[in-house]
Amino acid sequence: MFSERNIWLCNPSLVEKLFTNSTKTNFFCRALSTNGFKELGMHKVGIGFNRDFESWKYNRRILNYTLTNIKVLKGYMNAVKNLFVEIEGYWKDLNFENNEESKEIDEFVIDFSQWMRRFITDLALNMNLGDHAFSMAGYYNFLCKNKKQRTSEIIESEKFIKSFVTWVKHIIFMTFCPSNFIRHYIPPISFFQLRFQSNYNWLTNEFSRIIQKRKQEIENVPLDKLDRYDVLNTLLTVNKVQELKGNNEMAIRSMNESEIFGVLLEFFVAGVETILSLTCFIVYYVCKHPSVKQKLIQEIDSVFPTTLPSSDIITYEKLMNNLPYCDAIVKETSRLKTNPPINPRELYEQDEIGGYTIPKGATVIASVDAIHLHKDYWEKPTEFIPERFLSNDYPLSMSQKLLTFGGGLRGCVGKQVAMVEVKTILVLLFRKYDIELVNENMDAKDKTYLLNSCSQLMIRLKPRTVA
Ligand code: HEM
Repeated sequence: MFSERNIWLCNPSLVEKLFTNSTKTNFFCRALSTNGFKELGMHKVGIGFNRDFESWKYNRRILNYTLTNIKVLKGYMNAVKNLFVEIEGYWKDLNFENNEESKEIDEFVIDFSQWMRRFITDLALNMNLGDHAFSMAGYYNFLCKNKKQRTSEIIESEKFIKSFVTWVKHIIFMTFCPSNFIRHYIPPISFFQLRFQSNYNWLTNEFSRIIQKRKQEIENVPLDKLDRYDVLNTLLTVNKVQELKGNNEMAIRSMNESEIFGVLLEFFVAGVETILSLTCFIVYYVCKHPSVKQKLIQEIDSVFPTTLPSSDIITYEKLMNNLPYCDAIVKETSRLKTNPPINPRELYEQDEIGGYTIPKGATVIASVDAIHLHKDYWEKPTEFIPERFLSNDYPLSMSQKLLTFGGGLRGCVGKQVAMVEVKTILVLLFRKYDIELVNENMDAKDKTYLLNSCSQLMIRLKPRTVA
């Protein structure tokens, strides 16, 4: 079980072979527990776990279109703005509850990581399924001294989110326990298997219900009359999209229910913990470095003057094109806290790397963390210096050694979405509040099993004067 050969690559020029655009690559498949995924049929749906090239190609084409579609990206930005209004309402209420005599909010302390976990979860459900989610509402209720009655909507939403979290654990379970025999027949492991399987069945039924309902809602609506640009709507209407037809006038075939289910499930795995951790670590590093914070605020204020309300002034074009320092901060944080820290591929046919012959079936791991923190590729590699991304003065190009989103054929399909989400949150936050760490000497608590995730970040927010 633990006897397979692993080859670790810590040199950007060797890793390039894994991140190629060539469809002839021998490194197409991710090295993940094949048995567990096969059992669930996940090896031939979606894209992240998919091992079937033709099926992956079809899904990837649709997702490339969906997640770079300007209307969808603007949808993400607007959803962040709306959820920010909601989260501020909860912060305000909790603050009044704690300081009943004071009418004005002076400053308040929150565990940013816990709030962001709910924020990004609600955002993911909102944008992927077009449904309003209530995990922030549930957390607010949990923190309230005078507990309010939990509505059926909150209870339903919590059940759904809990089921997703169990699904992420299911994946980790399958990864660390690849043997079908052990998973099914050896107690107590087999009990976990039963629990995970029943959760998976429940989730499948819920998705089926949601997809069917939406299909009916949009069946007779022409594409240009759709008023919502979430991911589910886009996936359900791909057969009508002109751009996807290319030179071929034939309509692309519709996605079936299990294909949509596969894609949406993996979005939850790929797009929540990564964004949440990146946002928290950015806030942590920016607060730790007052001169960086000052420059960031200056840039944000100059692009989005505080005399105008954020709902009007924050536009997609300005957000993506006019914030070079903010971009540099995102890159520098993702270099220091890489997610995922490694990128494992399974070799399809015998190949050669760095002069060595590697046998078919071996696992080749790009140690992205090691490359991101190596002194041969970065000056003062462990220090937080966003300015390094504003200079072009490097012997090795940035795209060769900054591997945050992987690269080539299987590079991250949600890269643009990630940038829109993270930058919108940063702009809203730093435009409105002066933020400090509660304890300057404390590190952001992070735990690494598969990911660098931030489990606690206590910050103090003082409102700035903003329209
Ligand atoms: C800060 C946020 C994110 C980071 C750091 C990140 C990082 C990555 C990395 C390193 C890979 C593997 C690339 C490779 O093997 O070359 C990947 C793949 C992927 N990511 Fe992301 N990701 C992020 C956000 C997202 C979001 C928001 C989504 C979805 C909306 C997403 C969906 C995916 C999918 C589906 C794949 C598999 C692509 C394929 O196999 O073809 N990611 N991501």
